[in-house]
Amino acid sequence: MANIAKLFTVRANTLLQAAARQPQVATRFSSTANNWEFIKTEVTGEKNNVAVITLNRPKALNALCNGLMKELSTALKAYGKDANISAIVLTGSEKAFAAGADIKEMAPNTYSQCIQGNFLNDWTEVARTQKPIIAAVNGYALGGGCELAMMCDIIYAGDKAKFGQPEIALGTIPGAGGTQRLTRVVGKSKAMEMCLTGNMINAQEAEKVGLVSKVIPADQLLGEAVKLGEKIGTHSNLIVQLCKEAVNIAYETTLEEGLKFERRTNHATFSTADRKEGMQAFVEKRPAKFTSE
Ligand SMILES: CCCCCCC/C=C/C(=O)SCCNC(=O)CCNC(=O)[C@H](O)C(C)(C)COP(=O)(O)OP(=O)(O)OC[C@H]1O[C@@H](n2cnc3c(N)ncnc32)[C@H](O)[C@@H]1OP(=O)(O)O
Repeated sequence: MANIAKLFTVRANTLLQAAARQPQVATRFSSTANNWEFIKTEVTGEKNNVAVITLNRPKALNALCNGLMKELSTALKAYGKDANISAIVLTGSEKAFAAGADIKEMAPNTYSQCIQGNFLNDWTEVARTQKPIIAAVNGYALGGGCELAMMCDIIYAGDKAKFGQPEIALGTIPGAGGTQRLTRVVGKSKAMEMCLTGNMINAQEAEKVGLVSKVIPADQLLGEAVKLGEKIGTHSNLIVQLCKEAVNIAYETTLEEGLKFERRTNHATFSTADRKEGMQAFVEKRPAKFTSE
């Protein structure tokens, strides 16, 4: 166990050093500056520190095709490196966050193509992003759409949102977390019910079972998600990144190891200027000025 604690300390310190090395100015993406085909991007918020990525394939209810997933990964990587961005909001249209993987595109796939091409392996950039990602879900979040939302850190739902894993009706099973992340979040019985029947649950039920953290009138959803991003952005980007990693570890390890990781990461924050500044600002009764150092 001592070795695990040591490993965690090294990982936390490496993370701190890597974050400190991030460039202060990186490419900024806006909806007009880029020639996206399947998404839109913009930077918003009072401090211009919240990125909004909108899935934009309305005719197919934002079905996730290869082209869309490539653009999404590119935008996420760019915002991930942009030191001015504190949080990312991922959203869709009023009718659909995403109605799943593109059935028409994947229908011809064969078993050997899936195995040899490692189908879906490149589709998980959302889960690898170190910055907080908020899913703002209106309308359908089905199959890969529900899985995409679950890869985000926080899900806000519009009051007409619907979540489901309907793959079973297509003769397949979820492939990007529908049997795993969903089960960890809502428990075995509800996950089994959703995956084995393909039935959808509405926003209110999704909140009740802990899949979403808040239900908001559809027309206010994006604004509230951006506000949440702005609130997160008032804190140190560096410490937010560490905190996100610590929460995520809870899904991947035992309680004992998770608690050790948390303790060591907490200790690591004491080597940062932002921890010093945060506590000093409290003592001096003034707002903290974080520098992510
Ligand atoms: C982030 C990682 C993701 C990894 C993915 C891992 C594996 C995932 C597998 C899947 O997701 S399988 C797909 C699961 N989803 C579904 O089964 C839902 C399919 N869609 C529907 O059931 C319905 O469209 C709806 C959502 C209930 C809406 O019904 P409505 O009658 O309102 O609209 P439609 O006329 O059906 O649709 C409009 C238009 O959109 C096309 N479309 C909808 N969903 C998809 C889809 N998943 N793939 C491709 N195209 C889709 C639909 O075909 C219509 O277009 P046209 O045919 O009229 O051109």
